Amino acid sequence: MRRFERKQNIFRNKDALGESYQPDQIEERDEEIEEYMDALQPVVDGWEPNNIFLYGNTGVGKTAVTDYLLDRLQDDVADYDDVDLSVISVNCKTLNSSYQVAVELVNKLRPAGGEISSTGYPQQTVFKKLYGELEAIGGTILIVLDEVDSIGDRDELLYELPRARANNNLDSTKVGVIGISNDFKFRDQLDPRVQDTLCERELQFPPYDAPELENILESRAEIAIAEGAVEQGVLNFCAALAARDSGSARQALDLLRLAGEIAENREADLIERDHVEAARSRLEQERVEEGMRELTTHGRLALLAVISKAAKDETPSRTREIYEEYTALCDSSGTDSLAQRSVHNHLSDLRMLGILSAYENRSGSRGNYYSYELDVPFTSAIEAMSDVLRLESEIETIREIASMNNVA
Ligand SMILES: Nc1ncnc2c1ncn2[C@@H]1O[C@H](COP(=O)(O)OP(=O)(O)OP(=O)(O)O)[C@@H](O)[C@H]1O
Repeated sequence: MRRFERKQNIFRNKDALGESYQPDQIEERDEEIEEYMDALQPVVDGWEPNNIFLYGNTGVGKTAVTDYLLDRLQDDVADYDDVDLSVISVNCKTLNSSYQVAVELVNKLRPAGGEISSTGYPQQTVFKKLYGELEAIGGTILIVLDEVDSIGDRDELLYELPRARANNNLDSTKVGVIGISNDFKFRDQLDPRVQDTLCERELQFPPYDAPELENILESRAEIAIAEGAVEQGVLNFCAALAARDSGSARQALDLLRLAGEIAENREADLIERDHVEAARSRLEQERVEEGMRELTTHGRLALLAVISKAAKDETPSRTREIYEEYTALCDSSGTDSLAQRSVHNHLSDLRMLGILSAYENRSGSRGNYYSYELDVPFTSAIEAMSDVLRLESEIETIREIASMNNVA
């Protein structure tokens, strides 16, 4: 067995490309920062804070900009004796009601040992406890609710918190809520009264384009990667790939980090385009596998049917043709097949997951029909399939057909 040896020729500080790293500098968000600062101004002036709602796709800097600005705000208000600011942040991802979020807030504010249980109280009792804690802190309190859409339609807290002073639940404490979401539908689904208050100031974060992503990558690479360890054009390539797909800085950073790890494992002295290609296909495969883990056996078989069509170079393929392929796969795996309509639903789900793309075709008097093709590289899809489906010989045959047809 080989020994563990330190490898440090590629990375200087790999953590700076990781999720938990908080950048000292925010690139390419000057306009959003200006608007955000305006929305936070009442805090500095000693008035009641605005409630702010931030939305935009995943990885576009909503959390990074919020953390950065709230740190700044806390530093800057320290100059004013009459402003006493506290910030409480909660990620609501695993909390899917107002009740659970309120319990989490209470427990964050209470000293260790004083936490309350997450079940068993009437909702208003938990809200009262929360008001008690907020009142005990006093001053101005900003409550950041990241991934606030997880709260779903049980959104009473979002109605109550901003009105707590008006309703005499708080006396001296001034509370502002900052809600962050990447679910565009969430805002519209909110009770109109909640919309009015929570969305007092709305900030939208658009996806990044390629030059913006390249700047973000450059400033992060300076900290994370050893001098001279990135080949010319590599950052530009990572940025272009992420811009084309999602416009997410997270995706661009992940790509660079993984490319660096691959370069390191191959004992290369610098990160090259090939390493980025390999990183891209590995990340894509992970995304497909993640999507597939959620699928039922029939969802997987429906996907394998499309993969098989792709191997024959017959995609985009109509639902009826995919269905024939699917029933054949069911037969060989000894699984009872579903009706065509159910398979069609599975294909739509796969489209929602970004694994397939669909086209609607018009066919005159017979109405419209859909055809599907893979929206991920063939190799990623088949690799991921061989990890989750026990159909070795069928998968091997599909691989052979693909290689005969030069499908990759
Ligand atoms: N403008 C920027 N400058 C520097 N780093 C950035 C910028 N935007 C995003 N990042 C980095 O990209 C990663 C993802 O950003 P962030 O977590 O803020 O996205 P988000 O919009 O909150 O996404 P999600 O909705 O998935 O939580 C983080 O590592 C963050 O530091």
